[in-house]
Amino acid sequence: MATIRFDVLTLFPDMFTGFIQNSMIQKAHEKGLIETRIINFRDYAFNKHRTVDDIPYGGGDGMVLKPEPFFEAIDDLIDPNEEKPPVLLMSPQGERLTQQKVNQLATHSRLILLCGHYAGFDERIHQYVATEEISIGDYVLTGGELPAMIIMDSVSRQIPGVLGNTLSAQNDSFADGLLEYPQYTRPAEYRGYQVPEVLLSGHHLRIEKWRRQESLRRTWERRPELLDKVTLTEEDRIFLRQLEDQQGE
Ligand SMILES: Nc1nonc1C(=O)N[C@@H]1CC[C@H](O)C1
Repeated sequence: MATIRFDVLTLFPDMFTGFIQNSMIQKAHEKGLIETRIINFRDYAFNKHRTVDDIPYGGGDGMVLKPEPFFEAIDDLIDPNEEKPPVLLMSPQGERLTQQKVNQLATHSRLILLCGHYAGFDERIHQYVATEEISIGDYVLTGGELPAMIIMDSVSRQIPGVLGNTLSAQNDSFADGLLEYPQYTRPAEYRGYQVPEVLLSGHHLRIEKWRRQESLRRTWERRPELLDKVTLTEEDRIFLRQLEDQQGE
């Protein structure tokens, strides 16, 4: 029994082949931790020419995705006697995807993802098929497939056992609300560029302190607004005040 199943409705199933065959997702499949079903919603367009889009009522540019294929597909995918799983519509108008949202999505056993194209979806799909809308950012893409893969990738990382070292998901950027500390690996010196001494010291408490301070520094420098949402210790506050004082000098 997979821990989570992704059902994806798309016009371009082949876009997902390479993604699903990448290292992490494929291994998670093999371990039975995740399951994916990539469905072409054109298979649910039962009109004569199997059309899935049409011109917008009221005129205007672009084509709009018709409601029928999505309603038919969802009827086929969801047992009316079962609790309806989240049906996520990928759209720039949606809730911005954050790590917190990813973590919440990862608690479900099944997610259905709707990938649009063209000018978007008939409003009735938003209203009566989707349970929520997700945006991966304030820019417009040609389709919802990449946003769907971003959701599948980021949610899969949160499934226990998917990442080789479960700790790394906890230490990720945003895991504690801060940006991740700088990472180094061998060699200790390369072209005169040294790895910070503390990381070579084997002194775990000092390393932990250095990493926390570097997370705070990086967040303060690059995404200060995140600091308002983070639980800070008194030691954190003292360090941040030192950064402020140094900046003022
Ligand atoms: N940004 C985004 N976050 O999620 N989805 C998008 C996005 O641009 N979608 C496109 C809009 C028209 C077409 O339907 C696909």
